[in-house]
Amino acid sequence: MNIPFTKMHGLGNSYIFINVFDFPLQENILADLAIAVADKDTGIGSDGLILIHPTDKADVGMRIFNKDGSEGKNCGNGLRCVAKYAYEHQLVDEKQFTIETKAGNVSAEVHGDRSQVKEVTVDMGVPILKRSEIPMLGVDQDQVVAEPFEVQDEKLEVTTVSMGNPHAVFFVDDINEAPLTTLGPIIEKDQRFPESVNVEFIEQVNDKKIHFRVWERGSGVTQACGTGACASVVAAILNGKLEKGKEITVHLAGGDLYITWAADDHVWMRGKAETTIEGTFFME
Ligand SMILES: N[C@@H](CCC[C@H](N)C(=O)O)C(=O)O
Repeated sequence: MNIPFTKMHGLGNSYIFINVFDFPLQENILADLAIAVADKDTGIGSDGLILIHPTDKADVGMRIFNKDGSEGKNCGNGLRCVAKYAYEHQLVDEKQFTIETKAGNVSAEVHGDRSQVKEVTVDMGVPILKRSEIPMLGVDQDQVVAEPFEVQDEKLEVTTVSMGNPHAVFFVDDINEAPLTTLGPIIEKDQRFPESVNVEFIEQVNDKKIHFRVWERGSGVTQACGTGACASVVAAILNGKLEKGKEITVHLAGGDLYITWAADDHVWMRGKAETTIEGTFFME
């Protein structure tokens, strides 16, 4: 099978995008296809696979598969890329439109013109804070904020936020010392998170900026995570470290994202989306 693809990234968080409007794919090959395209040696190399598909629930639909073939419900960097692709390829008429995800619909606005969208703003919706809806095991609570969390004899504090997908956020004094590759994979699979979890470490720089590193569920270390950046700003506000209603710069390994948790509880994300390769992937 010869599959046309576009490789795009948001701040180095890269995905192989397939336009399912033009090239329908069978459900039973999707997990294997994600693993195959993501492999840097035998495939293309990416953090996963994203399908841009027709839907009657929004202007365009997005499905995201991690590097290990598991399906995520949401992807912030993916949403900005889907918005760029949809507008540049005239899948939508207006600069503002809706995108369906497995976690619900979001609305996006592209900045630029048909020849090149450079930045995208997405209304990422209202974060989910209730413990059972993260989901996290234990006695249910409206919020899990700075809860003692012991792992591998390390005594940490966790704040959990779902942006349609689960995030466990930990504050560190120095981002360069964050236990990303040591504790990241262990926390991801910790039994307290029945659906596994994306793991974020953040260092507060000042009242307008945080440094951020992520170990993503199903993909490991990535350069950036849009939903993770949103979850981290919400977590920092819940911990009284940042103020609601102010735009926060989240400095990720791959660049900056601009996140606001607005007074109406919606989280707004603004940042770049870039196209790097178009080609054909050959799959037996
Ligand atoms: N990189 C993404 C999130 C991708 C899905 C995540 N790994 C999950 O399984 O929930 C982003 O930019 O948000």
